[in-house]
Amino acid sequence: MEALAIGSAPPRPGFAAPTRYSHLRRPRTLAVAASARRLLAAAHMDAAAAAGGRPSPAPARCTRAETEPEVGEVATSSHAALEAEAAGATEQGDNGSPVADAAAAAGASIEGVDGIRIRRRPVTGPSVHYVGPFQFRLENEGNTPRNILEKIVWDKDAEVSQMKERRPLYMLKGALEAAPPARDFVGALKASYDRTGLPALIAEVKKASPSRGVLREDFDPVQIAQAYEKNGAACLSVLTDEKYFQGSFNNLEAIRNAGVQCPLLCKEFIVDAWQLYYARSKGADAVLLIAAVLPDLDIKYMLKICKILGMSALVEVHDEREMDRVLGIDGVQLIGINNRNLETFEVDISNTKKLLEGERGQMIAQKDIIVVGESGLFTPDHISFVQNAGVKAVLVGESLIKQEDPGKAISGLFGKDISNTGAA
Ligand SMILES: O=P(O)(O)OC[C@@H](O)[C@@H](O)c1c[nH]c2ccccc12
Repeated sequence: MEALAIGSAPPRPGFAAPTRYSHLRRPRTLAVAASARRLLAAAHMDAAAAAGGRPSPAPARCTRAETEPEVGEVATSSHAALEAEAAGATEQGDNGSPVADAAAAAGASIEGVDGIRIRRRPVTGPSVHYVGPFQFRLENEGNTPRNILEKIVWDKDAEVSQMKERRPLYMLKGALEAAPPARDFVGALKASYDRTGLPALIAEVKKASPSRGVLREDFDPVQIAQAYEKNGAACLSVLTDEKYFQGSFNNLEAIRNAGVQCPLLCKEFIVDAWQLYYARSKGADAVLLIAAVLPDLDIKYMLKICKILGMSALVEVHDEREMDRVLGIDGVQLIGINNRNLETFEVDISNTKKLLEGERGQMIAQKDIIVVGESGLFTPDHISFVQNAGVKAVLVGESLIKQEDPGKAISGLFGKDISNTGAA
């Protein structure tokens, strides 16, 4: 296909050899990019059909080559797709998500795709409008978020469109090349589990949350990260969402630059592939992909990009249906079971057990997937409960961050010292 040759042409003599991110160069002409997009849209339709999914309702405006079965091939042959994405990054409506792109092109929402309940963006028009001579206030239900997750995702979508406009993909190339190499997130979890015999700890650097408000006033992210590392955390999770969690990419970058060795998870609401590149450019070693937000095709596509960037992906589920979807996706190494329902904020740690019972647990063992128990873990009993359910790692924020000394709180949570020096 002609379009697939763009960006993967052999290097000409006298030109620097292509780097890992050479596909992210500035587009030459928009016309070229537009024709690449048209061809790639067709490729996407094939991919959807080949993947056994529904073909997209309409050709996507900017989709990617998804026909390649092997990631190694994607790394080269999807250069055109990425270049097209770079070129189209400033265009409205290109949201870096195969499914949402296609849905947007058809004027549809992704609600219902793969059983997803949340609507990824408002349907039409303003959320409130006024009618008649007396200006009656009318709420437009299609534009009123039904729960907090939907609200966060709508805001994130708008935020990312703006960020992409300011820094289209090709502009991230320099930062990507300058970023320290990605660390092995999954390897660090395995090593910690083997060393301690207890679930590996992903300790979360989290100032606030929509459900719990401000968790810690005196919040020094670097100091907290160093304390977590010193006291035995295998990996760290850093909230980067500003609006709802008071996090930031500066925190992520500062922790990486302060010499912390633990691999870092960028805790963000990913709705667009652009965010993966941005996270990596800020030093992330892993990202969170939430199954309640992303249809299967998006997860598959994003997993490929993560692999190209050397990052791990923690794919988060909350119920059986999401777990079954994720178990059907090849290449998932890490599944997080969130004990908190992001639509209602209810926390129930028995959710971890429920989702690991029976065949699901067997399949996870067969596939050598590491399960992370997430949220609501406060005591050694909670840790043993989720360990007995089958998790090999836990993600903990509140119960550590609220303590006067979040580092020392780790031995309280596990009932013993799990640091390198303390653990047997
Ligand atoms: O503070 P807790 O209850 O220990 O939870 C940590 C972590 O699981 C939680 O912050 C989390 C899990 N999944 C998320 C998705 C988005 C934002 C936050 C989260």
